[in-house]
Amino acid sequence: MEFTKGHGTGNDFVLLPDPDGQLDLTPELVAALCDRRRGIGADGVLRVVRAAKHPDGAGLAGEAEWFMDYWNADGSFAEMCGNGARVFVRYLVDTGLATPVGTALPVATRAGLVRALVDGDTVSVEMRRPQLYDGSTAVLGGLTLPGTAVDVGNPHLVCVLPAGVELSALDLTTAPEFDPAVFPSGVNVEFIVAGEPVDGADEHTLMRVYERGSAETLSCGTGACAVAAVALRDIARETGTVAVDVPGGRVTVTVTEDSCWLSGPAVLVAAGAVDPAALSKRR
Ligand SMILES: N[C@@H](CCC[C@H](N)C(=O)O)C(=O)O
Repeated sequence: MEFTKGHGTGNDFVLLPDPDGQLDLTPELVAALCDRRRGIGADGVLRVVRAAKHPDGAGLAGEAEWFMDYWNADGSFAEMCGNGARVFVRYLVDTGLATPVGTALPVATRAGLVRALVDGDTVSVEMRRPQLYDGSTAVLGGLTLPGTAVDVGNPHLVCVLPAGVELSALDLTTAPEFDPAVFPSGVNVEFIVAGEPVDGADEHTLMRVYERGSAETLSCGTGACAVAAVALRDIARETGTVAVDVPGGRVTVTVTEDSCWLSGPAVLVAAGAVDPAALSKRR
């Protein structure tokens, strides 16, 4: 089975080319591929499949040729992955499966159509505008942290750290607790503090994230979009640009009246072949 490995600000993915949807991709195989000791290692899997050839993409086949079939490292599905979409587009362009011709390239996802622009090393994707909901809380290391629920196609809880709590001191080796009545399908939890002013951005935020289905990652694109919407709300703005620093680098988020652009580097680093039978003998 052929694969390519890529990442966006350290949020890493195994890409599986499967244009005609013939791969028998199971949660077990995804988890085995993402295993960092016994497999290739990644935060998630991106199956590259024609929209018309996947049941979840077929409805958008008239608008996009390709469907991003995203899976978390534990073998669960997610509706959307912002960095995944940026790496997916890098793959389409670098392998010649798609040609960016000035206008944005459409890609089908479980959260609907996204559009992408490629400019050198930078890949930007336009997603839906984050929707802010009520407050909820996360509990981490005995600390109860208030946060804001945000829908970016997938669910997020953004918690601003109180004074005296260091972002770097958080122990994210275990999952934060959350209210299952608010997030019945689980949630990605972002922890944020304000950063120093950055040229060209209305706000600058530092973030760490514990992702549903993947644990702590070095970056989360949809998480950065959720964080940007909360940071703008907190300065009484509905739109604007936010620089979001994650452990793996920096992404830039521009929230407009009706959408949200996520920009940053996306790179392919390796390609090869993996034997699914060997992965199944993981003990
Ligand atoms: N890292 C991603 C988000 C991946 C999905 C998430 N773990 C979920 O279950 O919703 C991103 O860059 O957005």
